[in-house]
Amino acid sequence: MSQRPPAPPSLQELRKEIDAIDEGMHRLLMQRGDIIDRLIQVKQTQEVGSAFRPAREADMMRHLVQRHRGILPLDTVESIWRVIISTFTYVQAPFSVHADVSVSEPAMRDSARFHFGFTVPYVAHFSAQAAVEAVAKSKGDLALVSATSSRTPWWLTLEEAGAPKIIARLPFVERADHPAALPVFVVSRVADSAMVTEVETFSVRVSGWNAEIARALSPLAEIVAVPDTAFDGAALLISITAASSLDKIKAALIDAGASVRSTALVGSHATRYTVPPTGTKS
Ligand SMILES: C=C(O[C@@H]1C=C(C(=O)O)C=C[C@H]1O)C(=O)O
Repeated sequence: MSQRPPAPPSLQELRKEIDAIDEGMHRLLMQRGDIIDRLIQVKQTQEVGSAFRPAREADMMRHLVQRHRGILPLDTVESIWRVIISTFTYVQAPFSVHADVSVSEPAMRDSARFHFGFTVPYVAHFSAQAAVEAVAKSKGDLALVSATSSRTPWWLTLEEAGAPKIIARLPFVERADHPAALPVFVVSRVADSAMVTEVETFSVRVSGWNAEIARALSPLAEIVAVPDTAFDGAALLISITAASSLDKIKAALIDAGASVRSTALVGSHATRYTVPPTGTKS
């Protein structure tokens, strides 16, 4: 005779298991916090601008996505870890997030809260310039500005040595229906060794800029352009991947009929990492 299947666990037993897991997770988080004092000393957090380490964070977010499985939505896992990482960065060296809300206040606020949580102070500004200026005056604050459009060439102030730079592009993990999908550049001062240089961002001033030239350049690089009425040109913010180079972009600009007046590196960030809807990574 076959044995009777074991009785399913009671609700009480399952809740006990959940309580044990919650306690374990809480204890692990507290243990994670215990490392911070030692980390501050080793990293010399207080000596550079921000404790934010864009290369390390982009890497951690990619590993999280690659490891993830099961019924908990990726959006949830990503947002939990963003809050954990940002809050631990904050407790190493407090900072504020200065967001340019001129693009879309709700979308910008969602991005700030999703990526930096609620413990890190959020300060709204009505222009990218104002957000970047607030960061320039601070030691380690962060600015969030649109990565795809602008009314002003806010990146010109990043050209100076010692000025803050573009250090990341959010979201770290792109996908259709991302809950905080707004493409955003993070601007801050961080240690040179913490920068990730897969995509370099250049401030390029050109004369002779027009829609045709913009079209000719668009397959080669991502460009934010602001017309510069002073000399019939434009201030460009150009993101260049390893597949291309500033020389190639300059040659293409000249071929298309523009002349390049100046170029300056204004930051860099990790390669855009996309998770297609099927769940396979690219
Ligand atoms: C802990 C560090 O500092 C920050 C916080 C991190 C975290 O909590 O995991 C990761 C990267 C940094 O932005 C670190 O540099 O490793």
